[in-house]
Amino acid sequence: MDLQARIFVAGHRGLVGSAIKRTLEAQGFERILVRDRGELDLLNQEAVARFFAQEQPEYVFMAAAKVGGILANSQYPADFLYQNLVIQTNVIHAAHLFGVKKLLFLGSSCIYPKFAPQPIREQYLLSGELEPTNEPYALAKIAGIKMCEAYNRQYGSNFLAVMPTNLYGPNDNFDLESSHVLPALLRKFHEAAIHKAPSVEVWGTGKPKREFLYVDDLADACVYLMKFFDQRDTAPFVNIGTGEDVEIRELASLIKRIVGYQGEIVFRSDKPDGTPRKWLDVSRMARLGWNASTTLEAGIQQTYDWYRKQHLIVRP
Ligand SMILES: NC(=O)C1=CN([C@@H]2O[C@H](COP(=O)(O)OP(=O)(O)OC[C@H]3O[C@@H](n4cnc5c(N)ncnc54)[C@H](OP(=O)(O)O)[C@@H]3O)[C@@H](O)[C@H]2O)C=CC1
Ligand SMILES: C[C@H]1O[C@H](OP(=O)(O)OP(=O)(O)OC[C@H]2O[C@@H](n3cnc4c(=O)[nH]c(N)nc43)[C@H](O)[C@@H]2O)[C@@H](O)[C@@H](O)C1=O
Repeated sequence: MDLQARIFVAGHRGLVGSAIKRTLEAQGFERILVRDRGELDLLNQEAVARFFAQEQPEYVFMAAAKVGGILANSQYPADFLYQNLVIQTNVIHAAHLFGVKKLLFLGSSCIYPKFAPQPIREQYLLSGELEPTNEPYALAKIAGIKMCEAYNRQYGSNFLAVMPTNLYGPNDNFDLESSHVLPALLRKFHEAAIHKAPSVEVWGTGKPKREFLYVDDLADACVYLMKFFDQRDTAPFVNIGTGEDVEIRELASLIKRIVGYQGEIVFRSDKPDGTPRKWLDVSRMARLGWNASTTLEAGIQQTYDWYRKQHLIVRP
């Protein structure tokens, strides 16, 4: 991938797409193609094909998707299934039709069975039942992985797929209804500190474990794979994570300390826990020469600094 390559970052305003764009810019790539949803609705097959015909991207980072936390996934199963299937189908098929040299598809660790052995190896895909709260999203992602594999096999395409663990960082979604746990807790503790609220609610029992990867590390991994590997090296896809997970109650305590909140934590056990654990085996990625570098504490601190700057908020 030379510095003049035409690179389409789909979803460049989101958490992952914005980090990939930042990383490419920092590395000197000059021809990064972006379109926001108003300019190019990726649900529209014709518009996607027209865009590829006009712009002729050589590389595609597929970071556009319908994404949300445990509540949004449970409330809008049809949207998660339909939008993800259509968006990824349109982009992957257009990449094939218009001769894209390499495409990187973003999957997710939720593709693995709810009770997969831990740590989760890539080969555990389709070895058991999925977690019901995000089954529609996971099915769409599995279809995306299989689509990449099928195009590679039938047409000799060079489509990579990565399975990141739970992500966080600048440009995350901080909406309390639709966000993931980490941005939700940052906001909840921050607002509780400002308003001197006596307690903060954390959903579920606090016992599930999650692995959190800072999004700039993920972007670094994606660009690294795009530059140096092809689907034969990573086949059929690769996990990306830190190799360490924490209980939600530990995460809550850490965020409470970083924000400087003094009140209590209340666990709402009437809310869903979701998958008990999804700790990724990241040895395949390590063998490819890449490891995460940002600690959870440093990543949360950087995300919190970004959040306060965005909202022009001084420390509570
Ligand atoms: N966040 C996480 O913890 C994880 C994410 N991933 C994967 O990473 C990828 C990116 O996720 P993330 O960055 O968190 O998600 P975000 O919601 O932050 O970003 C998604 C992006 O996709 C765009 N988009 C959605 N629908 C359309 C559409 N119809 N047309 C054009 N653009 C569209 C959004 O545009 P707009 O700004 O207009 O809404 C947004 O820019 C996804 O594939 C996700 O599954 C994988 C594991 C964990
Ligand atoms: C990335 C991944 O993300 C999702 O799966 P998830 O990991 O279950 O997502 P989550 O971040 O929303 O929750 C993690 C844990 O945290 C608990 N929790 C506590 N308090 C809050 C809270 O305030 N908000 C949220 N959202 N969760 C909370 C919550 O109850 C759960 O036990 C899927 O979208 C899936 O499709 C996917 O790909």
